[in-house]
Amino acid sequence: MIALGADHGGFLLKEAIKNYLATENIAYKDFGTFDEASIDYAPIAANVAHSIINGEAERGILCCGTGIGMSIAANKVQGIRASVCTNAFCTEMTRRHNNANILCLGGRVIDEKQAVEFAKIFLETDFDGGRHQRRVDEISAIERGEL
Ligand SMILES: O=C(CO)[C@H](O)[C@H](O)[C@H](O)COP(=O)(O)O
Repeated sequence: MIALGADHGGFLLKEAIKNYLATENIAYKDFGTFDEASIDYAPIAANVAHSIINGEAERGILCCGTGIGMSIAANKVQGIRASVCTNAFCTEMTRRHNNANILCLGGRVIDEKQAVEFAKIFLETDFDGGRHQRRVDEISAIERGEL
C-alpha cells in the first residue's frame, strides 16, 4: 500500500497521483488533506511517515507547496528517508542510492503530469544496495546517536 498526503499547496498533485494509482490498481491510503483549504503539513507528514514505520504502507508520497516542509517533517521520524525531487533523474537516484521511502513533491514547483511521472519512477525503481547499503546504514547510525 502506498501512503499519500498533502497540504493545500500539494492537494492537486496528490489527487493526480491518486488517480494514477487507481488506474493502475495500486493500493493506496489517502491521509488527507481533502480540499484546498489551508492546513498545516507536519501532522499529515507524521501520519504518512508512521504508516511506513509501522508496516502499514510500503512507501509514501507527500505533497506541499515545495515538498520541503513535508520532507523536513517526515525526516524527523526514525527510519524515514524522505526526498524532495524536482526532476526524473533525482527521483530515480533517490530510490537507487538512498532507498528513499517517501517522495516529496511541490505543487508550486512541478505540474500534475510531472508528479505522476515522478511517482511512477519512485514506485518502480529498486534500491541498488551494495556500497549504497553501507551509506544508508550510516544514516541509520546517525539516528541511533552512533555517528
Ligand atoms: O512547507 C512548505 C514550504 O517549505 C510548503 O510548501 C507549504 O505548503 C507552504 O509553506 C504553505 O504556504 P502557505 O503560504 O500557507 O500557503
